[in-house]
Amino acid sequence: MSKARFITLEGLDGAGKSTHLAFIRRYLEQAGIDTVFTREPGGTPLGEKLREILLDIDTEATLDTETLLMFASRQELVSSLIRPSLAAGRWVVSDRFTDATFAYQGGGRGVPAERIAILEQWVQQGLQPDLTILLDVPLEVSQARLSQSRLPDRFEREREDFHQRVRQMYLARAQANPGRFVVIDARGDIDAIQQQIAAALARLQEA
Ligand SMILES: Nc1ncnc2c1ncn2[C@@H]1O[C@H](COP(=O)(O)OP(=O)(O)O)[C@@H](O)[C@H]1O
Ligand SMILES: Cc1cn([C@H]2C[C@H](O)[C@@H](COP(=O)(O)OP(=O)(O)O)O2)c(=O)[nH]c1=O
Repeated sequence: MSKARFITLEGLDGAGKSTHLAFIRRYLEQAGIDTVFTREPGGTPLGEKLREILLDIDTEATLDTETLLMFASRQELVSSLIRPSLAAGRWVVSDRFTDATFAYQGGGRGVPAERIAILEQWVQQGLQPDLTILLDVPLEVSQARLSQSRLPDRFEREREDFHQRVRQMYLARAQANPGRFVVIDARGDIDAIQQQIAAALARLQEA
């Protein structure tokens, strides 16, 4: 029995996270791995309330307040779900985690990375994902997908240059952390993308 693993899924809105999460769920289920699925912001009763506030287009918050609320949700998730699950031998898969704060609040909004890193240390105390799957698509692709699906939330309605900076920050973080990240070109054929995800999961099982 391999040790419990912590996996995060990242990417621009519309990159395909929900689509591929369903695949990850099936894969781990078939592999007989007991897994907890969660999301950020959210994943706990308090976190889901904070999510509502953070995604509400009528919310006005300064950059630091927005960042602190992301980490408040994360603190609750780490201490009440992620750590206990991993300690009990269950794998954890989170739809977004701290890389999203570096990308959206850091890259997108301009909060200095050093400030985010202080909160990361405060909340995570060294806890990091074992694997981060970054679904990378150019903005034209993510925007075209989103426009067909739903009403934009407070982040999705940001301007194009915001999302370009988010994407660049994700790619920069992947480059800086090659041992943890797998970057997947998420433009094309869904089966081909899922083969790459399956390969990353298989490597993690063997590690
Ligand atoms: N590789 C792909 N090719 C074509 N359409 C896709 C692909 N991946 C996702 N989609 C579609 O794009 C839309 C957004 O995908 P979704 O999984 O909801 O993205 P996210 O959760 O990252 O916002 C959905 O309608 C989905 O069916
Ligand atoms: C976790 C996290 C999310 N976000 C943003 C990115 C997304 O636009 C939004 C969460 O939405 P998302 O996870 O994409 O949910 P859905 O697929 O239902 O739209 O929150 C941040 O800005 N910072 C963070 O730290």
